[in-house]
Amino acid sequence: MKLTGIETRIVEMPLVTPFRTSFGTETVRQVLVVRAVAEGAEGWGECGASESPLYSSEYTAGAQDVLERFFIPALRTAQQELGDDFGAHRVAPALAPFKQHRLAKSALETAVLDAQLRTQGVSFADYFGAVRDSVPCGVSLGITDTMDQLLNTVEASLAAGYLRIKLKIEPGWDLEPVRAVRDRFGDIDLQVDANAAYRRSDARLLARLDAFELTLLEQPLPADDLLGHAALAREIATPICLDESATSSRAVATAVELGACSIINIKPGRVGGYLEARRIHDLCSANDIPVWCGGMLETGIGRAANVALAALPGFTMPGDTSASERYYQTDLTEPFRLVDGRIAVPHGPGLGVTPIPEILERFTVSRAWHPV
Ligand SMILES: O=C(O)CCC(=O)N[C@@H](C(=O)O)c1ccccc1
Repeated sequence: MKLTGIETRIVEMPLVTPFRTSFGTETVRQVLVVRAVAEGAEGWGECGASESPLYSSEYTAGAQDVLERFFIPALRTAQQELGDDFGAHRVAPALAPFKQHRLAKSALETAVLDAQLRTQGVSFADYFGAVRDSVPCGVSLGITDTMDQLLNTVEASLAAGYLRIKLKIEPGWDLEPVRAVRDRFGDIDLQVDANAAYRRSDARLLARLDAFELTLLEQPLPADDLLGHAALAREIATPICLDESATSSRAVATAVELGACSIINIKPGRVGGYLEARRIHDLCSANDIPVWCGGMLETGIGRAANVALAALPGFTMPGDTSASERYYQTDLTEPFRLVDGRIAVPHGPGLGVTPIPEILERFTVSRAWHPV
């Protein structure tokens, strides 16, 4: 493939409701959108970073800067050196000298991969080896001001057909909301996500969650406390799932070998892209570790890629691939809709969806073009 240029664009999309987690509250999603222009097609990617570095060290303006200052020039050099051998599989090696910035790397690799697959007429689903035409969907529910608000949101989510409920928890908002949801809705598929808000000293408190037979407890401790997660896994019955800790296939292998988790949330952006996400899927499948696809409030661009990934055989649990309307009144692409608790896997070339130009323009706050 021959890349001719990369466009970086910041869009700001209002969320239908504020999304509150243990690390902050978002009301507007500021998204870095990357467009890779190649001879014969253009591809799209989006960066999962938020406006502030609260989930990870990355943030939107920083991702745009590192792309423009380092990653796009490195891509230009790689294409000059590789010529016709250049392709999406060359992006990660070209960016490897630059440390971290995985969310930014993922956005660029995804855009190049999308352009490549569109020129080849191959869908993400076929490229990655999808085995399903639709995927089961869960929903992630933020922390609410009152218990009634939470219960109403759970009720609406179940009525909408979601097959799994994920509750955000934090110290002071954990046992009570879980107990209230269990009391009201019985044995639904229920899990919690702490976003690293607890410490090893909270083990006795977290063990009290066992009474509610949750599907999993996601990232209770800080991302770098693998030994703490391993100790906690020996003390509680609820399966531990990692998110922030699972930054690469190597990190996942270490966590699994240490007994720090028994389930992995695969977020392609967090691990540097869909190619690494596929490697983690394969690693977990080989070790009988169930995986599900996490979300980062993606627009239809990232949502399309996530739904395709979630159709791989090892994705045996409903993920955060919710319908577009969960977060956006108007999505950048044709909206993803929940039908009987599932979302159809796009089957067109590349992502199978494309941003709608007038909607993209409506939400765009800045853009820049970089010849390659
Ligand atoms: O459904 C979704 O896309 C959101 C799922 C979700 O809760 N994502 C959280 C998380 O902590 O996993 C998140 C959102 C935005 C950015 C980072 C993380």
